[in-house]
Amino acid sequence: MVTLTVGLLLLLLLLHLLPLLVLLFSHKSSRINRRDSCGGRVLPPGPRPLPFIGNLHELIGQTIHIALRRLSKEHGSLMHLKLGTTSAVVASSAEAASEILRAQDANFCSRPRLAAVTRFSYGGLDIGTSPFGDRWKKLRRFAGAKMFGLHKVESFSWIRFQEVETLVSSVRSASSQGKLINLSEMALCLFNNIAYREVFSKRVSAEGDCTVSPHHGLIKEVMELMAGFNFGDFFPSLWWVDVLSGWKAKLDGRFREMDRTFDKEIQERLKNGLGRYEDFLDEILLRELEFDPSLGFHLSRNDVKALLMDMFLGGTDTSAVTLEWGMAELMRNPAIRKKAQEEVRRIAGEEGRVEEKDINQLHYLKMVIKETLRLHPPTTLLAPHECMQDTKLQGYDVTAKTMAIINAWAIGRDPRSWDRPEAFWPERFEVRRVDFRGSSFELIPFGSGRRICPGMALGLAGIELAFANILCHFDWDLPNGTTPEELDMEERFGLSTHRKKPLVLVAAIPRS
Ligand code: HEM
Repeated sequence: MVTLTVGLLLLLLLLHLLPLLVLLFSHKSSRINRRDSCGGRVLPPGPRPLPFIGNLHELIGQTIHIALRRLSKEHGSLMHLKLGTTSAVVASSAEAASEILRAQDANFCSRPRLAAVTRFSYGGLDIGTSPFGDRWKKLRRFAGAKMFGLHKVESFSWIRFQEVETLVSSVRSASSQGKLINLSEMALCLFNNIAYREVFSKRVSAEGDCTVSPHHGLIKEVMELMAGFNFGDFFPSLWWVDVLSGWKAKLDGRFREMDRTFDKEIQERLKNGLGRYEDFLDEILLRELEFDPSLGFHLSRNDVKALLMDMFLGGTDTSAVTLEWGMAELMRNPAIRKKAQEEVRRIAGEEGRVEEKDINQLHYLKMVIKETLRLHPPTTLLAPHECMQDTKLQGYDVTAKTMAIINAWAIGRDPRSWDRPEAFWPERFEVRRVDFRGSSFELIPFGSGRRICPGMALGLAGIELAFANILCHFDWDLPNGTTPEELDMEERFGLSTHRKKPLVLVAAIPRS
């Protein structure tokens, strides 16, 4: 207790001294190459770290990808930061990202162990947070075959079709009652139901409804906890501050809630009998009961739940955020909206709706989605990578265990790579054949290299179908006389970056 109190006092003292330390050191912050504390190594340039907290004061309380871009403008597109006791390199240009994710991918394809993601992944047992190694490779290959592969994506097409129909009928019903449409809520509800059906063969919402997801609060808080700051990650000796501050209790509470959700589904499935649904839950529970030589190891119950967490979180929020930002950009750009809508309605023809077989004809809509992912990559900083062995990046020394942060958001807006980088301008892709599948480093919303998102095709299939149909079925407008220029585009940071304010719109059913 005494140690706790002394520690707390020290911390309070330090926080009080912080403004003074910032004053003393910040004016000296310059673009210099620095030597690390062992003296020998030359680190990439970066702001001068303060004693104890390093550069954390430059980030805390700010939208981190924006703060990192500001720093990179001063210190360079490969920058070194000290975050408490953790060393990090930050890539803010296509060139720097390519160096980490292509040239040195084999060395940077592990993950740091951060408290919140470790908790939610049952100790790093899932695909997304597993360190690089044989186990991760086997899990990724297995999930590729059972969930992400192209034949699986196609086999889920009837689920996407039905869920998008439900979304359209929910919008129609609200619109005919004169209600405003909270598209942010509905998008989350749509992708939550799609992911749930793909994994558990059941919806989360009431039959025929796609308004509010019952998991909304849980998903939001888990994503915020995973991206937020806690002391233990950056000052291991101050782990107890996370206990005193209530952060740990909140983490445990949300973890238990998520765990209960999975337990309930697992128990129900075991009671009803395995093998009837042939969905992802069946596939992984069978591998808990029986050894599968192609997987190469028995799944434990925690392995099963960690994989459920990947599908539950990975597949929902990222897709919802893309639809949310895409529609927000179209509301700010009525001419682009009109052009996209005309294309969609022309392809829909007499059937009055877009089906997956039509999607490849929607060239303009695909450019709209690409432009959305350029300006609003859902996970602005990808997922953190970790360097496995001492190496050199662009001639600078980087030591093992350094965290690599790729600012995909800043790269997508980098004027060295893009004309009119802040403008929403889908036509840029008519001449610029840049793709987002991991080989053009100017555009990496799904990452690149060994850790590239395995759910890309699955996510895109749902986004394209939903986007096409909401444009096809409704004429959209901003409420209460808001003009396109007045639409608030502020971001709320989380593992996926949502709009700060939900996107609330008027949907009118066009007269035929
Ligand atoms: C618009 C949709 C999506 C976006 C923008 C997106 C983006 C990303 C990004 C940026 C990463 C990290 C890449 C890196 O570390 O360099 C990632 C990893 C991952 N994503 Fe996605 N994702 C999407 C959809 C999905 C879907 C639908 C699923 C599953 C149902 C999924 C599952 C995963 C998994 C399991 C990983 C971890 C991969 C690994 O560490 O090996 N994602 N995603």
